[in-house]
Amino acid sequence: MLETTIAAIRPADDAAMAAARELHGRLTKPAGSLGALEELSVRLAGLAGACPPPLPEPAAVAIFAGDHGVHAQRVSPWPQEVTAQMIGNFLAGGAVVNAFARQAGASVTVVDVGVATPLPTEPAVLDPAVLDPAAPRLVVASVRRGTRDLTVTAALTRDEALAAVQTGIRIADELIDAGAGILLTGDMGIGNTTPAAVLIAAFTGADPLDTTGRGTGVDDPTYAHKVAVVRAALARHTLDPADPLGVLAAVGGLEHAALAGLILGAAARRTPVLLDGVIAVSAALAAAAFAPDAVCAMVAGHRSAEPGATVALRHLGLDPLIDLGLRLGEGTGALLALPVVTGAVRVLHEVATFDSAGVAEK
Ligand SMILES: O=C(O)c1ccc[n+]([C@@H]2O[C@H](COP(=O)([O-])O)[C@@H](O)[C@H]2O)c1
Ligand SMILES: Cc1cc2nc[nH]c2cc1C
Repeated sequence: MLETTIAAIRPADDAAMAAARELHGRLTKPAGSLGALEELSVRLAGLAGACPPPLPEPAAVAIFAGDHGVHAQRVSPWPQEVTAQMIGNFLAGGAVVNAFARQAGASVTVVDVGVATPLPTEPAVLDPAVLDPAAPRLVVASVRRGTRDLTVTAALTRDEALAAVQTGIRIADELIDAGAGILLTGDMGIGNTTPAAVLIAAFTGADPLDTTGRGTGVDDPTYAHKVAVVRAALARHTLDPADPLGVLAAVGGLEHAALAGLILGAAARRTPVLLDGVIAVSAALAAAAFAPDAVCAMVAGHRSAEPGATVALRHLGLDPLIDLGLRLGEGTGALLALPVVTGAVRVLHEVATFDSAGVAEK
C-alpha cells in the first residue's frame, strides 16, 4: 500500500495554478489584496487540478495517539496514563479539540496506534458514522503498546513503523471515501515532542537546541536534559534522511509514523491536509522524504511555539497561516486555521469579476 500510495503522488497542475492566478486578476479587489490567501488558493487549485478547486468541506480531524518508551528518561512532567485518559476526554467531547471541531463543523476520529495503558471502556456514542461532526469516533489500530526507549534501542522495527504508516494511509482513504474535502492532523502522546525534535534534527540537519522545545512545559533543568536526550538519540542511531521508514523506526513514534501515512494518503488523493503543530510537521518531513510532491497537499495551519516547528516549516517551504503561540496539539491549531483555508477557496467560487459586476478597473 505504501508503494502504490507514493507512486500516486503527482506534482501540482501548472495549468490549474495559472488559471487561478488569472482569475484572481479579474476579481473585484486590488491585485494581491488578499495576501497569502491568494497563493494558498493557487496552490489548492494546483493540487486539485481544477480552478476553482473544490471547497474544503467537510473537514475531518484525525487524532493519532501513542506512547513513548523515552518517557522513562523523564522528558515530560506528565504521567504516561494521560494519553489514554485524554482519549476518554476526546470521545466524551470534552477536550479543546472537540470545542474547536464543533465550532468548525468538523468530525473527530481518534486512532489508537500505540497507547501503552488501557483505553477508557466505552465511547460516548457506539459506532458513529465516519464523518459525524457530533460524535467522535474511536479506531483501534494499535501496533504495540508504546515505542521502545530510543536512547537505548530502535523505537520500532521497520515492520512496526510500516504498519503505523499504512494505518495513516488507510484512515486518509476511509475519510476521503466518506466524502471529506480536507483532512486535519491531530496527535496525542505524552512525551511525543522528544521524538518530534529528533525527527526534525534528523531530516533537516538542525542542531537539537533549535529543534527541542519545552513541550507541555518543562522547567530549565528538564529542558537541558531533554536536549541531551535528543543529542544522545542522534548519536545512538545512524539516520539516513533518504530512508524515512528507517528514521521513523529508529527514533519516531507510532503517531508520527501514522501521521506521515495520513499526509501521504491525502496527497495521493489530491486532498489538502492541514497540519497542526510540531508533531505534525515532524511527520510531514518524513512524508516529504517518501514523496517530495506530497508537499503540494500540505497547508501549515499554525506556527507552534515549539522551535522545531519553525525549523521544519522552513525546510518544507511552508508559511503557517496563524501564529498564536499555541502548543497544545490535538489538531487545535489546524482547526483554528480551517476558516482561512475555506475563505481562500471561497473567493475563487463566489467573488464577482470586474466585468460581471460592472466595476471599473484602474
Ligand atoms: O502541537 C504542538 O506543537 C505541541 C507542542 C507541545 C506539546 N504538545 C502536546 O503535548 C504532548 C507532548 O508534550 P510532552 O511535553 O509530553 O512531550 C502531546 O500530547 C502533544 O500533543 C503539542
Ligand atoms: C492535559 C493534556 C492535554 C493534552 N492535549 C494534547 N496534549 C496534551 C497533554 C496534556 C498534559
